[in-house]
Amino acid sequence: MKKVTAAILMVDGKVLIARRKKGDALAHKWEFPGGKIEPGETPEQCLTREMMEEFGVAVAVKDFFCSTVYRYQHIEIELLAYHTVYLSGEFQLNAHADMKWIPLAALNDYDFSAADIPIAHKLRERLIEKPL
Ligand SMILES: Nc1nc2c([nH]c(=O)n2[C@H]2C[C@H](O)[C@@H](COP(=O)(O)OP(=O)(O)OP(=O)(O)O)O2)c(=O)[nH]1
Ligand SMILES: [Mg+2]
Repeated sequence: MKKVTAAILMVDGKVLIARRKKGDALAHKWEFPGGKIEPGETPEQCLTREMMEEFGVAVAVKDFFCSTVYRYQHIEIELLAYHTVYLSGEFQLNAHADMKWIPLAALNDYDFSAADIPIAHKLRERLIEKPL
């Protein structure tokens, strides 16, 4: 099983989501950005590397949020989601077709990769517990 990291990055009450490119595995699906953990890497190191590679931004990785396991046709993954904090850099789209900052209430409106759906639900629940 491949371990994959995903960033929950919030700025001004909105969360970052990114759309996978045409031709990629899970093309056109929305996701919390990140990627596969490489040998010898911690999840935190992986996530800071991926955010720099994919968007050209520096983030600090904070608390673990939750994980999901999902078996696709092409790969079985454990997706590890972490809260992250934006530090610096201008966002550029190096690896995705699109990116968006969305309110938590809008998480239901996007077609996420299957492994992300429980994570998106859990994030949205926070809204019910703590309305903005
Ligand atoms: N980054 C990321 N990948 C996800 C999410 N949900 C999900 O099912 N995946 C799947 C898609 C891929 O099959 C797998 C690995 O993600 P990835 O394609 O971003 O990996 P990577 O950045 O290391 O890219 P590559 O070197 O494999 O091209 O995890 C998610 O929220 N974020
Ligand atoms: Mg990636």
